[in-house]
Amino acid sequence: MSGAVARPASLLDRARDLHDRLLASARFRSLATRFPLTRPVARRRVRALFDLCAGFVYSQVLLACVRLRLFEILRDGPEEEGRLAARLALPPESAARLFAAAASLGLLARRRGRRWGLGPLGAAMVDNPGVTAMVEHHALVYGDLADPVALLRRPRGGNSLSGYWPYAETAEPAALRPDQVAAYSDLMAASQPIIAEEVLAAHPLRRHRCLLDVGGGDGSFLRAAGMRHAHLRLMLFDLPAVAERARARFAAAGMAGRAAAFGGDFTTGPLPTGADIVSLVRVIHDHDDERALAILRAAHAALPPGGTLLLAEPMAGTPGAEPIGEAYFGFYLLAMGTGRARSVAELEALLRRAGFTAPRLHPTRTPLLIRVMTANAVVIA
Ligand SMILES: C[S@@+](CC[C@H](N)C(=O)[O-])C[C@H]1O[C@@H](n2cnc3c(N)ncnc32)[C@H](O)[C@@H]1O
Repeated sequence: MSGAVARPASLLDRARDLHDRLLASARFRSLATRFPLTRPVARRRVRALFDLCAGFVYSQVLLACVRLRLFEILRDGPEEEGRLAARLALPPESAARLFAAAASLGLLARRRGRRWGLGPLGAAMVDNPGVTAMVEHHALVYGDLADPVALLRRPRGGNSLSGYWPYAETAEPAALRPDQVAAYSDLMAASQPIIAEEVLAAHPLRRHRCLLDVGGGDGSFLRAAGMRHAHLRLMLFDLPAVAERARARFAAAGMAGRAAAFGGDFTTGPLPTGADIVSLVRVIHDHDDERALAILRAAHAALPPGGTLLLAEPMAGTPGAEPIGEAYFGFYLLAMGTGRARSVAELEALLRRAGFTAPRLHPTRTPLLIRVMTANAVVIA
């Protein structure tokens, strides 16, 4: 039994209860669709519910388009239906079914003369390796979510996703081999350009001199930061096998002279010092509170007094994007075995517990993808 004391329902709560009871009545729903004034609302609700039921089908239409490289084929212009079906090696009826389905979802658009071109969402998939890689990755995610009740009931971990992100479950992440970190590092690198653009626009680094990116993957974020700010020194910390990949990428980009990569475990060992700003991009949401706090404390210890912490990740309760934090990341990270998307208030509380002050949210262009907070290191007495 929880220790919470039940409070009497407010007027608003009682109005909501009545509203829920009405909606839960099949008779009321039927009346609402018949009555002209309530019909538009009733229709919108039916549509929203249908979309929830059909979400998996819609994403499989997208997966078919990605696997058939349909968006790349159409990037140079519309194509006649029969020729397109032949290029995809699909029977004409199946191809027509796919094209119509994709058009209904905004992925393709019907053109004159039985031709098909890109729809607005299909056009957004062109030259977008990050989303394309995520679409493929979701085959794994949906496997783990096939029985959601079993997922909720069993102890955390032991799923395909925890194997894909092996640091989530292992007691010795620093011992992970190069082949165990390759797939997730590539997936992260594919989506990093858009993330880096958002983060660097939200908190420009021109007044900083040295950036340490903790959990920095193959260094894609640092390379983007370094290209924008020629004066900036760059340091990366990640698991040894991942840091090795970053080192090779820095060398290939001609940045070896100004970028150093360090390998280790950020939950146990100290981080390199010397930076006046430490970034954690898409890192904290991977970890439960205790480990998240250990990482933030390590970042604090690595910074000089007054140094800046930059935390960037998708957050729970983002206005207009609630299902992304709560439903998508909620269930994704459940299957992965650790972590959760946190609200701004929860992150603020963690930052303060780790010794940071003045936590602040910076507006980003696409908050549903990434939000950015900064805080300052203070001396702990
Ligand atoms: C979700 S990825 C984010 C990578 C990168 N920051 C980005 O946004 O593309 C999390 C990163 O944290 C690293 N990581 C996880 N556990 C770690 C640990 N215990 N010590 C050091 N790095 C770790 C992973 O290797 C991975 O590169």
